[in-house]
Amino acid sequence: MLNRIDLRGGASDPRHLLPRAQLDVSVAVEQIRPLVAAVREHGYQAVREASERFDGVAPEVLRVPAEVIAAAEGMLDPQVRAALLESIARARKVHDDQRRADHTTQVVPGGTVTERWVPVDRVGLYVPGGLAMYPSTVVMNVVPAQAAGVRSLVVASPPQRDNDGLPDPRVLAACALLGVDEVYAVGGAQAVAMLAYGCAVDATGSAYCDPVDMITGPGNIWVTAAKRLLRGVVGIDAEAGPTEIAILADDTADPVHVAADLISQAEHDPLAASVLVTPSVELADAVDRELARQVPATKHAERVDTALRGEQSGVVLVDDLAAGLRVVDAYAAEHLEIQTADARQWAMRVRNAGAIFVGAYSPVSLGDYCAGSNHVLPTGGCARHSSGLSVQSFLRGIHLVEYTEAALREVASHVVTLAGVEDLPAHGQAVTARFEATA
Ligand SMILES: NC(=O)c1ccc[n+]([C@@H]2O[C@H](COP(=O)([O-])OP(=O)(O)OC[C@H]3O[C@@H](n4cnc5c(N)ncnc54)[C@H](O)[C@@H]3O)[C@@H](O)[C@H]2O)c1
Ligand SMILES: N[C@H](CO)Cc1c[nH]c[nH+]1
Ligand SMILES: [Zn+2]
Repeated sequence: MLNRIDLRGGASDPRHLLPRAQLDVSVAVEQIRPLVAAVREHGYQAVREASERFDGVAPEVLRVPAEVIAAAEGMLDPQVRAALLESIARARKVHDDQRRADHTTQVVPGGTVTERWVPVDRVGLYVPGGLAMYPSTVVMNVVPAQAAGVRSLVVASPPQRDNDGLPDPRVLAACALLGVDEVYAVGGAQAVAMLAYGCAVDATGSAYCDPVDMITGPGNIWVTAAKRLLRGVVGIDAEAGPTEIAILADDTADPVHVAADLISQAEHDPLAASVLVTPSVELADAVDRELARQVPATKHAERVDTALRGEQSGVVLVDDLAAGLRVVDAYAAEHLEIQTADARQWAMRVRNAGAIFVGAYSPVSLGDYCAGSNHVLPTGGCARHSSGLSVQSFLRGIHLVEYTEAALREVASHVVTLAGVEDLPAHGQAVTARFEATA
């Protein structure tokens, strides 16, 4: 069922053999440019028009009232509540532990540089809500921001036709459990634009959503395009688009598990990518048989089938695991599972992946909900240069430079020399002026 790419014999460059889905974000950027400009110019009115057009529903009041958020929590199924609380507790444990401390380096006696980690002031967190609903993504956005100490947090999530134009009730309940009270029923590019530029008035004419300093969170191509377009107006995290899973496996892997894991991520989106990299033809055949058995039985069979048959998904046959490692490194998957003998040893050799899931009992869906790790991860090869969402994403390192008179005097001539080299003598003068005798 999966496309097969045979790299055995080591002939081809792995980078050209695993295309991503035909998602041209730069084309989408041009498509949403007028919408983003309209939101900037007309605010509320433009947001509503876009919601009506793309979501089929446009609530009059974009900000979800506090009592609606509280009621959503009140109506939460107890089992879902317990699962969300467990997810929050584990994520907090990991993220709180990862908060960086300020650090001072004494460069010379009397001269220090301190790196102060300062949280971003106001952050907009996008929670998707098109094909699936993501209360777990509320957790994954909010927990690191709170661990970083962000003072003002706002969540935006698409209005749902079947919930009177409000975001999904489980999304609202997750906000309540995390203490987030500023939530907007806005999705897509219009949400990103509204968060970036702010939105002056709503139907009642009252002051409304203040602009944020940074926007994080995953989304479809329109969300990604808007984030790319507005980078600079606001900070953004890595582009987190259609979900990807790559599995590096040998013949010790269980084909039932491998197939289930490939399906689990294909379920997100017809554009999701599911890739198996293996030196074992027997495993590849067995996984194909398993997919033929499991896919028709899965709830979102049509979506999964489209994703698995897409050119972005497939089995890559390699000579050995070392060659497989080169393939997965070139691919830089959002999620990489290692299902081999000595899985940890192979995992430690991986250079490029958003997150790595080691061994038979660490499936990606554990990380999606309850491992404690973050599930907002770089897609489309961005794992070559970017990390997933973390406490660090919400912190800025500000250098504090503190030199005494003696320490400055000691290095003054070097500053003057370098200023001269760059033909910027006033830079040198700003130092020497401090040591020249005044008349
Ligand atoms: N990488 C991660 O961490 C991560 C986590 C969760 C989900 N995801 C991915 O996020 C994506 C979520 O996508 P989704 O569609 O379900 O939800 P979404 O919220 O990202 O997109 C829905 C919005 O898209 C807008 N839209 C729809 N059609 C449009 C069009 N033609 N033009 C302009 N705007 C349009 C609508 O306004 C709607 O509100 C999936 O690809 C999923 O795999 C990634
Ligand atoms: N696998 C998705 C992208 O990392 C995250 C997610 C949320 N819910 C289920 N899965
Ligand atoms: Zn998932």
